[in-house]
Amino acid sequence: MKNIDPTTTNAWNSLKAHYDNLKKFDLKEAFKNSPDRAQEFTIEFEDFYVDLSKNLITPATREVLIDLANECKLDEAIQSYFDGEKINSTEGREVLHTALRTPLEKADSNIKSYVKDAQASREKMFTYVDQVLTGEITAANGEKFDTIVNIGIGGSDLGPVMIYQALEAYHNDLKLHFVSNVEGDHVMETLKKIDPATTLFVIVSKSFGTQETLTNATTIRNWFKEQVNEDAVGKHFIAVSSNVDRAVEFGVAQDNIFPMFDWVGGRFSLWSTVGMSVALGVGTSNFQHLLNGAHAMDEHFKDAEFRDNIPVQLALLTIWYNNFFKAQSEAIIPYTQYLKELPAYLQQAIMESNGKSISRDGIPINYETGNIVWGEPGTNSQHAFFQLIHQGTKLIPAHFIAFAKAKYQQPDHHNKLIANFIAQTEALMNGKTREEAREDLKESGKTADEISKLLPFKVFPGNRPTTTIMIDELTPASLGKLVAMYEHKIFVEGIIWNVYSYDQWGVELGKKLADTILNDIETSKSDGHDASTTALLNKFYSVNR
Ligand SMILES: O=P(O)(O)OC[C@H]1O[C@](O)(CO)[C@@H](O)[C@@H]1O
Repeated sequence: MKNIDPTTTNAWNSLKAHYDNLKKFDLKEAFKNSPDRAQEFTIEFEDFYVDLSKNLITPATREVLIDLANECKLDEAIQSYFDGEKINSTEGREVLHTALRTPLEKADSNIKSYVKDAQASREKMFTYVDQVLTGEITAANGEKFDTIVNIGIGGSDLGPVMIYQALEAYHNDLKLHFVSNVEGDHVMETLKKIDPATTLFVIVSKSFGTQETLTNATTIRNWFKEQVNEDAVGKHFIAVSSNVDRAVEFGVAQDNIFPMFDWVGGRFSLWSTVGMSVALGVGTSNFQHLLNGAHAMDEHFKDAEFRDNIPVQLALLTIWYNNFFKAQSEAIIPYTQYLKELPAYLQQAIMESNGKSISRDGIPINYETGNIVWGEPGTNSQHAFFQLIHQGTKLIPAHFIAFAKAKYQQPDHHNKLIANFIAQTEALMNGKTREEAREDLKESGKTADEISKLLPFKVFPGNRPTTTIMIDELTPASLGKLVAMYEHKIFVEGIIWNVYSYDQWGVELGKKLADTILNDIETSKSDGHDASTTALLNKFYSVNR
């Protein structure tokens, strides 16, 4: 993989010039002048319809962005990624979450051993899940498990939470809870809802060294011993980890440890045994469909020309807005409650990956990298933050995601939902001119005086870019494709920004800082810090005295 500063490429300079020329670009005009624009900028792949046409681009923009990808040797990088080269250089690891969903018969020779290991660990997980679901494996009292508590944080929580929520229509009878925060109140509120005698606890931690997870697992285990008994722990606590020794040390029976691999990053691990709780909650067949969908997107990403490649085009658009329009953020608006956890999941996946300011050559970067992502489902978000997207001073490119077919037959609801989904992208593009706003006010019976006072507030600038992703239906397979699409988008951005996307040293520092303060709190110490920190510690002591 070559380290190329993108700002030194010819394409970067061309994009700067192109951006200057495009300042007067008007989306509405672009559609009028080019009847094929919608078609020209839409990519269809299986059940995905990705409409890029409401973006601030011309065919020339796309060509120069592709030149940028070529000059940054994206094709070679994709090869290295799928070939299992150690592209996570600062940790000396491969980045092979794609191997978790590659069928063995399709695996190239250089990744065959990884795919075999992935298959073996998946088989162990599937066997266990099937046995729990059929009642072959039971709680210590011989009853079937009816509740699962997933104990993990970050990638060991956000992915499973998001997928489980997204697949609500596929849930079986098991009740799932997720405990992540180290907050004791969060733990206690969950324990209030469950019967320990029929609950299976899944401790998920790649490192088995994360403060939050180990604290929560210890508290829950102690509570369980009091509620049931010590001997039952072995049947009720299982672990997913790449650190088997630590899991054993914690007291999990060797047979109940489901290995994951250090060649899969935490935030990309939901496809592995980290998906244990999801597999329990939706069954192994749905879990397999999720993997199959992700694999289909892997193949698309690996094989499609950059011009027709969904993750590549999405990433190039992000770079276009981030680096040339100086847009700081990107909104993710799923028009479905099923995907309400998607923005939070993507915040970790995207911001932990590309929130970097040192290049792959180890020197500070002088251009913008990872953007901020945020969002909430529509239509709720229309009644919350859309005002800022429509009329604020910031440019917020937005992804609109919806499923054409609903899970239940409620056409009145679904028609309204989709009408809003489409209408918002149209409104963001068209805005409202002074003349249109004046006409509206006249029609509503306002006087000339009222019209002149209200008019400035009723004008919408429009020309706000959106990408529309319409998928036929939410299924485990289409969900797998959607998540893999974002994973590959992250990869492309990292390659072009010339950063290492697969480490997270900033988060590691945060963990150490908390340890120092914890030590102070445990010994009631407050000196040795800045005045603000000392005062905060003293305030905390005074309330808890
Ligand atoms: O699975 P683990 O090792 O407990 O780590 C949890 C999370 O902590 C991080 O290392 C940092 O937040 C994430 O990358 C990871 O997903």
